[in-house]
Amino acid sequence: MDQDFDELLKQSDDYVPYVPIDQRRREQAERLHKIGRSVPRTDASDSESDKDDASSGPGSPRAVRSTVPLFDQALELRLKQGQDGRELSAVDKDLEEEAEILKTVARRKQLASDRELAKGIQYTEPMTTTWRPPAFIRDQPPTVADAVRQKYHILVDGEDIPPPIKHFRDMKFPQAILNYLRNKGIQRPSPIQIQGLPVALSGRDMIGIAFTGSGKTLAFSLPLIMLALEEERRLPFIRNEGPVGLIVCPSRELAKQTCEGLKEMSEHLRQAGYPELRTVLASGGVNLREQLNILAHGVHMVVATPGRLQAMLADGNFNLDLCRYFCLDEADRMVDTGFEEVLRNVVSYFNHQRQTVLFSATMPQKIQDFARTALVKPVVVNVGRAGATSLDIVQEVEYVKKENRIVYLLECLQKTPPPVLIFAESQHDVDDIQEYLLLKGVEAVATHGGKAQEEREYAVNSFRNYKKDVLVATDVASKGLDFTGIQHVINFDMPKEIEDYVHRIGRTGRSGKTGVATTFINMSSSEEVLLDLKHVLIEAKQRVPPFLESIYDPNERYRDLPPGVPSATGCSYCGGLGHRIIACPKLAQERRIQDSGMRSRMVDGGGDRY
Ligand SMILES: Nc1ncnc2c1ncn2[C@@H]1O[C@H](COP(=O)(O)OP(=O)(O)OP(=O)(O)O)[C@@H](O)[C@H]1O
Repeated sequence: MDQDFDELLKQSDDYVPYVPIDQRRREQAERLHKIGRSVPRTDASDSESDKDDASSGPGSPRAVRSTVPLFDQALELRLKQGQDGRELSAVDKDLEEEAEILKTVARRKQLASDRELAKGIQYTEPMTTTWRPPAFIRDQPPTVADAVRQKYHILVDGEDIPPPIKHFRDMKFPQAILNYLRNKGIQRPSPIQIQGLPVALSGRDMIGIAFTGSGKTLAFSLPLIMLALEEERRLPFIRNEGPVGLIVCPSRELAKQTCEGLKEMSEHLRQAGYPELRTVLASGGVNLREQLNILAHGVHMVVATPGRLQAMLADGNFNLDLCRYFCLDEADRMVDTGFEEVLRNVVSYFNHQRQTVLFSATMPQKIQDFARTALVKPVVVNVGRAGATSLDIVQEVEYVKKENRIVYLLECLQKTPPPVLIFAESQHDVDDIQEYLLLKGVEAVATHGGKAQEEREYAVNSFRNYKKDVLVATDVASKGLDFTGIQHVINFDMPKEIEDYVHRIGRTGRSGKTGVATTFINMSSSEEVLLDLKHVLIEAKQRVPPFLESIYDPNERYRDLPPGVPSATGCSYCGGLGHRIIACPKLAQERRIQDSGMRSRMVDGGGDRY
């Protein structure tokens, strides 16, 4: 399948004249101008330049600059000299320009409660819990903690970071929880759990970043179970009280999976004589009456998707008066799909401080900026680069012409035994692929946001229980869903953003097992995302096919920057390795979504619903 990129380009029926990347960048930069235009000015230098601009005549360059603050600043940066009088190098200027763009975008989005902002409430000290690391660990010199982190490739950032703990029993979980873990075949904590659990159990706000399939769910579920247990034992929850903790997930399927994990743990505790802990699933497609019934008895934990959560809070089905633990799983995905506004609204239902934890495999700087106002002295726990793929996945990328893909799928399915997961961008393609596979006698099911809830559940459950060999899905199934033993993930198309690629292929190669991922690319994939892909493959020491190798990388000059420079590794906005923020497809896409008003439609339940 490997051929030279130029040759393939000429052969392709979808051939369109080549537009040089510099020209495309310029066009993209123009689109980004528009984003800058809608950003309110806040700082003094902005108002100064307003004054200057007012004195310029219409049509002069200064008049143009007055309506385009972002690039006005960027232009000035380009022209100005360094503060010490030295001429800034081209790379220095670009970095300053990028920092300005990022700052401007970050100002637009912050996870902050309007009520708290309005009242000027700012929490300065982290929450505390009664949990403490065992004395023998507390007494160890910091060099021991550093050595553990080094051994497990754990990077941390923040103040007074709790020490990593290498065994579940030293984390003081009840025996019933240790038994639950053992029954699941979980013997020792994974790196994100070694450091993430002590941080979250201590009550600290946290940002947890680790590979797909590395056990993040337990890292935020176990601390919630412990908190709920403690609160229930202190004072039992009665009618309409609770929850004490809230987990928000980007999809119904993921919310259900997380909720079931919490329920299983609660059941183990109950059977061992601990009090009952109740969990409600507040997501679309769930029987509301049943959930209201549980809520009426008092509830300890709620797992929710953003839309349904907002509606239930607005309807007063429950409140967050007692809620002390707020977790955003796959936080960046929720922001990407337009739920910032909903999340901001949810935060405004808290009327006191809470512990906030964010987890994902991809956590670009923009999400950390989004959450910063809501976090108090957060600890960042990072296992591997955010956005890097799991090293347990063999990644294969093949050039397949658009019209040949569906037939080639059959051949590709022979690579491994089932279960196999196939991803496609559009609901229409998902339906076509399923139909074709069924015709060919393959036991395939399909799920996407356009299907009825029962169909979605049937597809996911029958695939999970090995009754069906192949699941065909849109990205709705790519985030966080944990299917055991997936052998092969096939990307029928390359997603528009590299983060989606990371999440999609991350359905295989989970919890230490290996897997294969095959991705079809063709001329309809953008050059930016192909460059991102190329660098992801290089980073994971995978084979780079010649047609990817041959794509010119205009960002080569940044690669020699010292490791400490944040943008040395690519786009400071989305984390992609193959482009800079100025050419970020995600930023451009967000602009398009804003323009088309798609966000409101998604929140209302349209599109690939969550
Ligand atoms: N310490 C552990 N040892 C072995 N297996 C584990 C451990 N922790 C979790 N697992 C198992 O690993 C699988 C993947 O875990 P999980 O779904 O939490 O991954 P994740 O990091 O959240 O992935 P994603 O980024 O895709 O959401 C699950 O089946 C889980 O039961």
